[in-house]
Amino acid sequence: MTTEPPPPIVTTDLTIGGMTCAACVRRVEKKLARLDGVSASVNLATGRVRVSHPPHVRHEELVAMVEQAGYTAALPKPRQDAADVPDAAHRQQRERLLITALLALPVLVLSMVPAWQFRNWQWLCFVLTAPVAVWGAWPFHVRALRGLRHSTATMDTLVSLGVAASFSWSAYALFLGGAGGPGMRMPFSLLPSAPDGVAHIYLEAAVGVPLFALAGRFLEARVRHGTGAALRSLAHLAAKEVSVREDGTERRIAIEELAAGQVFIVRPGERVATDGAVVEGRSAVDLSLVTGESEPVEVAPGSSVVGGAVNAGGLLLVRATAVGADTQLARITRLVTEAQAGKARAQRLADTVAGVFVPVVLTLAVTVLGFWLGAGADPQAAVTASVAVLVVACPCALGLATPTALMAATGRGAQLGVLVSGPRALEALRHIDTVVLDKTGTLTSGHMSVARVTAVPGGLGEETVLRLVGAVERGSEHPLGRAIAAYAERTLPGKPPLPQVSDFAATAGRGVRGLVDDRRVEVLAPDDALPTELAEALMAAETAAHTPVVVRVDGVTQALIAVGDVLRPGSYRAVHRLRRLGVRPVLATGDREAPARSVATALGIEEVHARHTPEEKARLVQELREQGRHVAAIGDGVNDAAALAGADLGIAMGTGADAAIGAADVTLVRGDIEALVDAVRLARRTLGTIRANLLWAFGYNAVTVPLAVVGLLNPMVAAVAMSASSLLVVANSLRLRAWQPSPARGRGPTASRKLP
Ligand SMILES: Nc1ncnc2c1ncn2[C@@H]1O[C@H](COP(=O)(O)OP(=O)(O)OP(=O)(O)O)[C@@H](O)[C@H]1O
Repeated sequence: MTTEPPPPIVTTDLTIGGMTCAACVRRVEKKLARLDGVSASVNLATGRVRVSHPPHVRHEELVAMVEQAGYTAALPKPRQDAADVPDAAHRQQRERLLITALLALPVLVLSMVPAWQFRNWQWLCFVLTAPVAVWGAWPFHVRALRGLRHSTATMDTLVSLGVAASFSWSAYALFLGGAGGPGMRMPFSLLPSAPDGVAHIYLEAAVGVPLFALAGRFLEARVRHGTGAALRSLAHLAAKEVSVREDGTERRIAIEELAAGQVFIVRPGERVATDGAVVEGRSAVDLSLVTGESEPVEVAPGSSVVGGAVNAGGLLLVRATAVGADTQLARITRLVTEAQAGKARAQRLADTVAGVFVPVVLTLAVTVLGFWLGAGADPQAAVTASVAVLVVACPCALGLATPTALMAATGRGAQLGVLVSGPRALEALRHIDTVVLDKTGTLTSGHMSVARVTAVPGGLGEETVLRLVGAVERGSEHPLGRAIAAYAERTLPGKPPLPQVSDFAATAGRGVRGLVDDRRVEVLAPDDALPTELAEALMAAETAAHTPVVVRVDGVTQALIAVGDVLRPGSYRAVHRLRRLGVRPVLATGDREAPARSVATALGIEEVHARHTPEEKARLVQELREQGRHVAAIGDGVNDAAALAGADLGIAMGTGADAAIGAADVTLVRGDIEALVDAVRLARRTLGTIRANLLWAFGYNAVTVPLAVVGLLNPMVAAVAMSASSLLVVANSLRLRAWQPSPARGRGPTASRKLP
């Protein structure tokens, strides 16, 4: 029997127009899911939907489905980031809000202060209210009608109905109910009341509801806009044109034409056009806009530079190593965008609740009206109660609770050099109680240097060995390899270039080998069978906490190289601060016991696992998880990728290998592990904010809806309460944008120190 392989699934992002609340989210998702094999996840905050679908489902079908649900849909424009709010729409929104506020304020004041109610004041209020109820609330009416055509009710339906009901009732009261008489005063109170025998006017509700709903929307857009600004500023860092040097002549070309391998020129003060390696010139480059690194970095031939960095000093010639979507800048931008497209579990809950909520509220409003009329109550009281229910129950706050907090937090994280891949990672980050730390390149700087080379007497000799080793290690991206290659290039007398290597192979966690000048060269961790001289050198290296590697040529051990490293500034503080947050540090390294212990002692880490292969590191993570711990693994190298992928949360050093970054949920852009402490604290704060927001939003409805049902809530008060609740939620989330990491970061008793 043969089984068909499952069809491949592709993802498409669409920008959706017209969504306003959690009920819309549910509607769009449900509609798309009706297509065979399609699932969708909407992010209200970014106004986008990510659709997973079989390749045969065309974009047009997806768009048509969304349009049937009453919204607009389009493929995102190239380079338009997820958080982009079109400026024109933003301006229009602000104008509508301002004019509505100008018209509404006198109405609100006159309605609430009976002492200022002059002769015929109610007619002035009516004239001011009419444009607000129609034009001010227009976006809500349009969306409510659109929903109605597809027999759906959203938050807009509630706002639109609330405005329409309070305005028409007021019109009735003024023209037919006796409220229009000259000199008529209306007392204002929390409870609905009116002078005997006169119908009450609710113009304050008719202006208050749209005013506050517009204000909520406007603020929400501001949050999006603010987070989008961080992304836009990254995008602006990308150069548009670049000067290339070909056959000794210089030519300016569009950045899109630049190919990897071409040499381009970076003049002082210019931005580096794309990632590359310096081939000529010395200078300092300023990376602060790309990675937040504040100190300029010295570069010389051989150094790598990142696109977007500013050349602060001399003229540089750079060979492009990556262009377009492969550059670090593009990767960072993508990470932030992705982060905002995901959706947290908490958000799904809110969506589900809101999807049920709106129909329930509508039914309730109608039932309340029917019940009060049926019970023989004054129509005035019946309408009041029904309008109050409609207005007070708008679940705006519920829809805003999670996305606003997540957006503010991911944006803030990006500013602090912590790229979180999505809300799921943010949630995991909050929970971690154990962190498995890699040594080389994570706790230590990874800028290793050769401390001593000991050659076997009677062997090939130090110089020959170094030439062979240097040649092989040039192919390695491992900090050990880079240190040894650099050392060989620097120290060999006469300096003929290092020979070529063939059959190069690197085994993560073990070492490298290759064929140089027809000799088989291996560089790897020392085993126990060493010639006496090397055994002594090994002991010396262990005492000095250096990392030893042995060199074998054609199977014969020829030398031992001791390589030293320094702790990263900040490692000590990071480990201690993590511990204070209740996170247990565990050191797992491929290196030997002595250097591992030395680092652990210097940092106060008790649990050390040395000589761990990449598989053993991954297994350790697995075991810790099986013990019920929430494990984060942090590393920089290819040898860490498995552990990172297997942990509850993988954290990569932004300065590390691509394999590590690819396997990670969180990237520390600056390669500063103190940023992890900030990230954990920010995540905990964010989830706290979300929880407070949801609690508030649910609690508020739980209290106010029953009050409105029994007729104890003035629609005006209901409007204020509903909007205040949204504003509170947005304001609470916005506080995350001002969140500060601990002020002493990066300082303290931890200048970079030599080991041990
Ligand atoms: N390019 C290389 N050249 C020489 N030896 C290497 C190389 N790569 C790995 N090794 C040997 O394998 C050992 C384990 O390497 P691995 O990358 O797993 O750990 P590490 O980098 O020393 O420490 P950590 O796990 O903390 O990053 C190293 O200590 C070294 O002895």
